[in-house]
Amino acid sequence: MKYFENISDIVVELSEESFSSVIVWGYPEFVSLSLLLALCYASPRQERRFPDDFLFGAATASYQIEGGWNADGDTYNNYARDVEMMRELGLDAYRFSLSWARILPNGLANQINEPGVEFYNNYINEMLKYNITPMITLYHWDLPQKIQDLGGFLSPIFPEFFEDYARVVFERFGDRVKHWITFNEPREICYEGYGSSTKAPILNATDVGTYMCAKHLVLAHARAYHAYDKDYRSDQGGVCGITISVNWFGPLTDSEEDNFAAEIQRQAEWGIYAEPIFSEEGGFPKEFAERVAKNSEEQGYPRSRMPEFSPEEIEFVRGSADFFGLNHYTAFLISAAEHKQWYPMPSLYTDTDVGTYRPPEWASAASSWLKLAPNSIFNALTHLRNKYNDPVFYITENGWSQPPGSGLEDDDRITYYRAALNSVLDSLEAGVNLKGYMAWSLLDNFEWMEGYTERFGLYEVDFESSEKTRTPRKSAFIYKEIIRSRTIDPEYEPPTRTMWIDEGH
Ligand SMILES: C[C@H]1O[C@@H](Oc2ccc([N+](=O)[O-])cc2)[C@H](O)[C@@H](O)[C@H]1O
Repeated sequence: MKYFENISDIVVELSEESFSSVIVWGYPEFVSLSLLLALCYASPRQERRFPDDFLFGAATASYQIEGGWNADGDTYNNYARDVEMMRELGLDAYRFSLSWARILPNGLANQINEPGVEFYNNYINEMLKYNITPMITLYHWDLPQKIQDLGGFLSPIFPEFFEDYARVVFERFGDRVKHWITFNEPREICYEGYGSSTKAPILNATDVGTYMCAKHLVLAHARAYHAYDKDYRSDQGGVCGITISVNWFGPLTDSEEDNFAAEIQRQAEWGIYAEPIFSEEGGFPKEFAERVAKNSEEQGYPRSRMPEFSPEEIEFVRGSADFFGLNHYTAFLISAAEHKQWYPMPSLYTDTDVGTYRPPEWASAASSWLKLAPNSIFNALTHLRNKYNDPVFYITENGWSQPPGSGLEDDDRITYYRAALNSVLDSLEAGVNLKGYMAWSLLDNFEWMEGYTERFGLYEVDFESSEKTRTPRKSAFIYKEIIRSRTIDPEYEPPTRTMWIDEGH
């Protein structure tokens, strides 16, 4: 038995749990309230639902799934089966990337590879035939060799090359494709490619490489965005954004020092890409830029290792996105003094100079960096919403890895997806303008430096078989049911492991 002094307390209690009896003392509303309570008690607790127009999808990237690098080769030969899998799952949307070099073999827009264009046309048309919304990433880490030879992301001319490529793509596919993402994960392109040497082009320039790349990448994004806005949007009616990897970085303790350390880490990890585009002021994030400038001076550099944007560049980049795409996987707790690691000096992480920590109770995936952190999607999204004035968001990647040979009973992955999607529901209930969620990944694929040793697929791929056979894991059945019902039933068990295509898809 529970006693309440205020009616508002009862409303709060009602929204939080169903309960068997309430007694209100001294209120004339007692009779109507009793009726309301009887109704609530008679019906089961209101389920939390995803909106009907929320886009549920899955994501992949060209280099990780296509094969056929020298052909006119894998998904390249199997795209109809991949679309069939999207239909089996009942996906609303599918995020995939284009191979720049398959469309422009030497990277420049003077020579178009028509069979490559035709492949993507067929792929897009097959999705549209079944009402699956294509969401296309222009660049997901596969740079044409010639563009790299010309300096890659360190060249100030890079933004022009990227705009030329983007125009070809808008021209050829924009009549049917309405969701464009310029770049996948600037941090991984710039820090891992030009800082830590853990991704192509493995260029060791730890002191300045990341920051130079960041500036050129952001300018290239803005050029593509403005090209779309000015010359294609009125006819094609689509939207253009960017996908930034946003893990959550919260303070290890409530101290002012740890809170400031977490803010510096957020600015270094994703602020240097998000702030120029989404903030009101534009340019690189102030506190981190000041820190890099101070460190540079102390290290004897004649100017800051982080370049500046001119006032014209700031204006050009500011506001250049219709939505904020975020790839979200995990979280880290940040300390001003504890848990510090060694990094080459000078580099982005000697500039942040913070410690990172994850409690041992956070479950671990096959990927060393991936742990299940509580409610990290909610933390990241509500923070970004407040910081950047309520933009439209899409979660463009989120998923869990297992080692090869783990089989089809992927209960860890199911736990991860249910936790993530509950955090999505928390975010929606808090009013975050989140329009969709793309699971990473539709199928097992080539995981960059880790090759085939980490498996992220809702579908298992038998890489030994000549057909590269795809088989749905248990998580595929769970995801299918979430999409169908628009709810998360923590008890749901698929009655069979036979995949089927629902009528109308
Ligand atoms: C598994 C997918 O990972 C994406 O990239 C990263 C890289 C680093 C982190 N991190 O938290 O440190 C998260 C995701 C990538 O976009 C995709 O292609 C997959 O490889």
